[in-house]
Amino acid sequence: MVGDLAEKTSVRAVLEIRKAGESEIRVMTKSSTVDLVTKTDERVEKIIIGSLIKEFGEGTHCFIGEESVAKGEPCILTDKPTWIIDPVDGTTNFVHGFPFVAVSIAFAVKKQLEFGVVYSCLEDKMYKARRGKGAFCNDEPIQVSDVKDINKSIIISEHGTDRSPEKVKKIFSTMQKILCIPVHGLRGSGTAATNMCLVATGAVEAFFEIGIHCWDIAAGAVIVQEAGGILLDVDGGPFDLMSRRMVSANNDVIAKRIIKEIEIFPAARDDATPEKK
Ligand SMILES: O=P(O)(O)OC(CO)CO
Ligand SMILES: [Mg+2]
Repeated sequence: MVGDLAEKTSVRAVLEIRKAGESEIRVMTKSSTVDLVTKTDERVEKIIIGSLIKEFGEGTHCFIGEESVAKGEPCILTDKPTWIIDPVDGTTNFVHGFPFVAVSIAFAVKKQLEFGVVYSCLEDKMYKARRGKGAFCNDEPIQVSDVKDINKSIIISEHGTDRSPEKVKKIFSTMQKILCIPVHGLRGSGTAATNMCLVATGAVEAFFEIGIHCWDIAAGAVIVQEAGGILLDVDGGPFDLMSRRMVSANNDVIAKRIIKEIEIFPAARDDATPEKK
């Protein structure tokens, strides 16, 4: 029921995004001049939350949505049934016509992720997973790659929207070290949700990032795990959805090898109090 609804809602969101992409896109900025948002992000989030409220009634479920949080709504994951939504993951891609843009909708109960759907709009691929029930792309089962040799891997990382020189230096130093292991290649689609689905299908072995948000990765987290992959913190500890740090990989051999090279820098938690952000 919840899964069907998430799928139906994601289809509606995708149609809205595709339509908006055909006309001129008005771009605004959020935390910095490279942190972009559009009216489409805001409208699609309203559509998604509106249709879920219509189905479940006001006050029964909680919502953590990228654009609602940007407007000051709380970003706290409680035990209540909670939808975690990124209406347009890959807003910069959307603005530039770079063809990877995804809708990401996840559902958690008692802080446990139960269901995730990532709809890659322009590729027309709907990835979905329910805890314990496997992961699918357009209804076909998907599986992570079985590569254990880091020298035979492709790794994804992104560089985010914080361009402070010391952070950028650490990000590129990490990328350089991983590239020179050497791995077959480094990639990045510009959307965390799609990156995680690429891990889930076995197209790449791992995706890691510091600075992503819970709405970027919540749905992808269920999909990666149900496709047989693993999630860890960038220091090798347990994955924490609100920490803004994540390694997703096909197995722990690849994950741990990458973790050895990651230069960690601070990122305020999604659920930090405003004064700590
Ligand atoms: O395009 P968005 O939703 O800002 O997300 C970015 C990372 O924060 C790409 O995943
Ligand atoms: Mg996003």
